[in-house]
Amino acid sequence: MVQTPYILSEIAGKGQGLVATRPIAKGELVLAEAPLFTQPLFGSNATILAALTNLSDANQRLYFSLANAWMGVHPPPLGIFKTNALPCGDHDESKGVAADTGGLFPLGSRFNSSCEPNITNYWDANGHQITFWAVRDIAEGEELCICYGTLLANRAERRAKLQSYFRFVCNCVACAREGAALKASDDRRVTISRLYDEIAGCESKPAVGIRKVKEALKLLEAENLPDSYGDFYYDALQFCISVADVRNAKAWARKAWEGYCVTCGPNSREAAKMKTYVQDPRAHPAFDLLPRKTLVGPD
Ligand SMILES: C[S@@+](CC[C@H](N)C(=O)[O-])C[C@H]1O[C@@H](n2cnc3c(N)ncnc32)[C@H](O)[C@@H]1O
Repeated sequence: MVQTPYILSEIAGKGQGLVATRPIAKGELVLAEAPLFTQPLFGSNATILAALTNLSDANQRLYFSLANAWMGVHPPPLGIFKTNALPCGDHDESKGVAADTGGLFPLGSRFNSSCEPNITNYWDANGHQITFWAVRDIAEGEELCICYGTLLANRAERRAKLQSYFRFVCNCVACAREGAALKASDDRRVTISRLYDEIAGCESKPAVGIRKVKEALKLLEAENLPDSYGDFYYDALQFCISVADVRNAKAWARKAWEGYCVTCGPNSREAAKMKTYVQDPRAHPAFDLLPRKTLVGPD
């Protein structure tokens, strides 16, 4: 029998949460779970009630046992949905990508939030299930946390968002920093966010773009945020592709593939796409669009 690598426990100041019961290796699938139901992320109490009537009594009880951060503000069905819904689709607040559907999960909705998360949540559309992946090695006894909000913002902005959507003041390892350590962390995150925007505008300046990717990767490493690597590696891959630098494109494609295997799983469409470019960067529609040039590969 496969043993689940976590246990549901009381976590000081956070209600319940999931804690590792053994060491979990980077890239391991921690949990795959089907939703109790899905709804538009901004569903109403009426639509949620309608969905609840289709659930078994046991699942209705399970639904009403989940946390409710909106007690006294919204009716319980809506309050529980707002507190616990996870995106079922591409979603990354740091990059302005928002899923329009949310799902409620018996265990998945119990993960608390951290701005230095050790797992990611990825919606597996083919399997109609949510999957959670370890983005770094996790020790026995560590709490397993996803990120509910945005990673690439300073603490004040991150906390404000979490407070307005989930009604708690985040005091994760990143938010608990003070003084010079907090300032350095804030600066790094704001810089990565700026670099992300600038990289998007470097289509015709691939050498500049790849330099910015490398700068962002160093800052992500310093912030212990490996879950964003895949996207930056993919940007670097596209710069190399545009100037027909096949050798470096393959090296970046391999990094992007490894990154997406860790954050989305080896069977994800993201990982599958990168695999095609590892084999043949020429398959990319932007191949050889700019004057040929040799750029740089990953460190
Ligand atoms: C989706 S639920 C998570 C599971 C919940 N702790 C429980 O007991 O079922 C979201 C709620 O958990 C709490 N929470 C999550 N992350 C937290 C954190 N970093 N600090 C404090 N509370 C947190 C907040 O009350 C939030 O509204």
